[in-house]
Amino acid sequence: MDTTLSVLKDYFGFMSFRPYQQEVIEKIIEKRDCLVVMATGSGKSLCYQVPPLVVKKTGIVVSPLISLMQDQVMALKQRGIKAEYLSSAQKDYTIQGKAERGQFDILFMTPEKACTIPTSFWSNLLKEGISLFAVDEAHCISEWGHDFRVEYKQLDKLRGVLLDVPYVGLTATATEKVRFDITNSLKLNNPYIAVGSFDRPNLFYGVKQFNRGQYFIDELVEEISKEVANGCSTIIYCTTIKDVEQIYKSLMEVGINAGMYHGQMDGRSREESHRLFVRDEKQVMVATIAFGMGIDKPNIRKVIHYGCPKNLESYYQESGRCGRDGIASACWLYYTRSDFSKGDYYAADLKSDNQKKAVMESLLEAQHYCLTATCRRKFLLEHFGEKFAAERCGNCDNCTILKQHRDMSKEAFLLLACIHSCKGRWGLNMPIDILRGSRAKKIAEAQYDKLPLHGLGKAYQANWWKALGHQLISLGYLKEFVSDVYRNVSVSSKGEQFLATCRPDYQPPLVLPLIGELAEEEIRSAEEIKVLSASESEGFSEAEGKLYQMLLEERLNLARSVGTAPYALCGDQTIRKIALTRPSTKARLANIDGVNQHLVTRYGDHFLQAIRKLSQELNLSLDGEPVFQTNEVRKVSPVVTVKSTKLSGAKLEAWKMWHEEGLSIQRIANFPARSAPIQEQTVVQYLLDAALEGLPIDWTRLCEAIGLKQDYISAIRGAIVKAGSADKLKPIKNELPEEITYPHIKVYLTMQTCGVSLESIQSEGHQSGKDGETVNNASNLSEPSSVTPDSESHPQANIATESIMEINEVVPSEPVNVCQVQEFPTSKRLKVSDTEEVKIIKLKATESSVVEWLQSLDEGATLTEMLEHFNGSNKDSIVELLSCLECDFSIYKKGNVYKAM
Ligand SMILES: Nc1ncnc2c1ncn2[C@@H]1O[C@H](COP(=O)(O)OP(=O)(O)OP(=O)(O)O)[C@@H](O)[C@H]1O
Repeated sequence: MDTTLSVLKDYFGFMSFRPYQQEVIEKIIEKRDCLVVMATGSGKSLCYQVPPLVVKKTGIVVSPLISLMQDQVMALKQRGIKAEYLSSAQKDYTIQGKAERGQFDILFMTPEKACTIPTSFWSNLLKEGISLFAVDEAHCISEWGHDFRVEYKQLDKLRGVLLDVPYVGLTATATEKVRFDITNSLKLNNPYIAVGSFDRPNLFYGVKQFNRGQYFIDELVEEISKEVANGCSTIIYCTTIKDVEQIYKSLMEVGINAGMYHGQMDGRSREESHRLFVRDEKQVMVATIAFGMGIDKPNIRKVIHYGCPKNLESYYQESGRCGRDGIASACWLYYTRSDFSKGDYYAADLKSDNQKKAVMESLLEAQHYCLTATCRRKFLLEHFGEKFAAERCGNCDNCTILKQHRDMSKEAFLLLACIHSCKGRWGLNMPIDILRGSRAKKIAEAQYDKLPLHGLGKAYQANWWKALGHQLISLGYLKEFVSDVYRNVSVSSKGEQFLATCRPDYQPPLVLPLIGELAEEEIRSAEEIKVLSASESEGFSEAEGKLYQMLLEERLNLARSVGTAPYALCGDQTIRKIALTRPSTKARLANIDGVNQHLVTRYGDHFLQAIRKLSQELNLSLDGEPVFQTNEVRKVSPVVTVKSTKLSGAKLEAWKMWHEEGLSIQRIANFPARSAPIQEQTVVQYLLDAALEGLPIDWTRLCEAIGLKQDYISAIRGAIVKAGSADKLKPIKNELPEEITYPHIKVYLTMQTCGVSLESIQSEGHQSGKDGETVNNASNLSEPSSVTPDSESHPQANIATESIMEINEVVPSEPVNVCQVQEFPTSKRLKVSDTEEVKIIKLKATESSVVEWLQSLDEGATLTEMLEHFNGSNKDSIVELLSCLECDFSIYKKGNVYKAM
């Protein structure tokens, strides 16, 4: 097995890398400089944690905060990694000497320390070897970043000392300017640049308007109580210390064990508060944004912003602290309208008008985020310059909460016309005052009281009109912009077009969702957003849910007794998998994603005992089969009720994401809650299997998604004729050009099998008529009857087999049908049966013969294949041997296939 992968499993317990991790690790090992720009919680740390363990030389990591370094060192030690830190807070004076002698795998340093430590330290350590010099939170180097640290600027000095050591800059700040600054300031030499997506699909985004006061705080406290009862960690970010204190007090009054963190607390109390929160001793943290960068706790389930943040950059960073372990989590932003007028206050200390304008514009963007009626994820990602193809993400309040709608054409006409009359010289207040019939001095002076629109909008409150104005801004009918330091609104070209179609007695319909003050009442459907509690989201039975809670408690107690944070032992996700599978042996425990070797050796017996005892109490059997589940919160608005289907969990899940939630194939494949992304082809296969099970599929959309064009269809038809049958895919594929892929052929053939009504596709109205366009004229799909395969000889048998093989690679729970696999004419698993001649010799299974044999098989082997191959040993001895080898991490089991590490 690849060394990087075995380090990943041995030390971190994970089976596969997340996107970009492996590439970056490989480049670092090749000594290439790297720049890693990936979202908060996407797994950047692993990029610098793995190489030192592979090349067995110290990795230096510069990190801006002592608390952050301490947490990282604590977690790494729990993985059996020799980690330490050097800073003014380090009280063990022997560390520097040990570090110099290369005794640590990973050594953290503050930038100050890195720049001031004597050069002899570096030259001594260089003799032992340095695998990398990583600068974490590298945006601190840039004055454009939101956390500029002047000491970071001096790190380039070390370049002349650390010759031949790869430099790695890591940040979650996306802007070009910051990236450019990092590359320049660290003098990165032809760096390998990895820029990941900033989408965090497991995070739900929601916004609520509130009115400041005890009444709302009581509501908030009630909500937090529910979270606490579910064992969830929450951060509440406030804009003022006064709010922090008020909310903290209210939480404490109802007996919630909360922590508090703000700039006026002394350093010690802040540290203690941080420590207790990270160690799950306090479940809620009420804080100002001073509680910042160093929060490395993976299992925060909710981040609430009590007040609109200054800008979306900070909001993304702060809200991004939740759900770092990939489990469904929620980010709620509560705003009051007065938050939006704080621009002057934020800009008060700034000298130049440009800086003031920048602050106002940033706040305006945050305001637009609060008031948008469209998908919040799309809004956020597009703010960071990332394209989000879908219109709806299915995981924010605007995509999930059903809102009342009403035709607002008349009111929109009045407001747009009034703003038009004001010629974009004012903000929203002036036209609203005109509509409401104000006779204020400035209105009279400008003779706005003479306008025919004056007083026509008296029926609604000013705030109602503001809410409408903001909707029209978010829908592009109005433009809001900062002129000098004032916000003005004007009618956009889309608004002009609307106005052009209106007459005083007629306006074309403009149906808008009733949000904020527009809403008389919001209907929340019974199936609206649910940030599922841990047990719900994993599809636990009641008893399994209880077991999960008990195991969390068990982990907390164990962490307390060894003086570490529970997450440092293993993540919540791993505890979930344990609760679902209830392993009875160390080998099975080791096989769970997220369980590392250190955990098995040090605490394996403890965990197994607890699992056995608690499962018995709850009447749960041991060694259950895990069911693939995703944890992402999503819209629950079933279009089709799937009562009974033979589809496996993974396939049904994929179909639901596609059919009910409108997610793209790529998004389904890379769903973060998976232990590893699956191939897009596999997703297509799942959808085809769903279609064959009778579930509805939008064929036009599927053809578009995979690029199945009309000319491809003709080519496939021709190829089938040439191949003489549609029984096997390979001969068909051989007749086709490269760009026509197996999924194209499979989709075409499945449509045939399903007897898809060609007219139904046509009537969906996607017809484009352009040559070579994606297929949309279903009549082109008609197949000469001679080549339509009957159900028995149809290549679906092969398709299904192929999909089984793919599932086997990615979904451990999917049973592998060995017979089918062996029938399939590919080289993959056939290696197993290719070796059949060995059967004449009686082969004995020994530790080395099993490992060697498995090493020679890319696709591993099942127990049956093992018994067949090692025909000189009996089943019991082979099973026992496999269990020992699993325990030693020499081999591992995925689904029912054994593979060499
Ligand atoms: N390959 C993997 N498989 C499963 N979990 C992983 C993998 N890589 C990282 N993780 C987990 O993801 C979580 C976040 O990782 P990490 O702390 O490295 O994020 P980050 O990108 O450094 O975030 P930040 O910018 O906030 O520091 C951690 O709990 C980590 O254990």
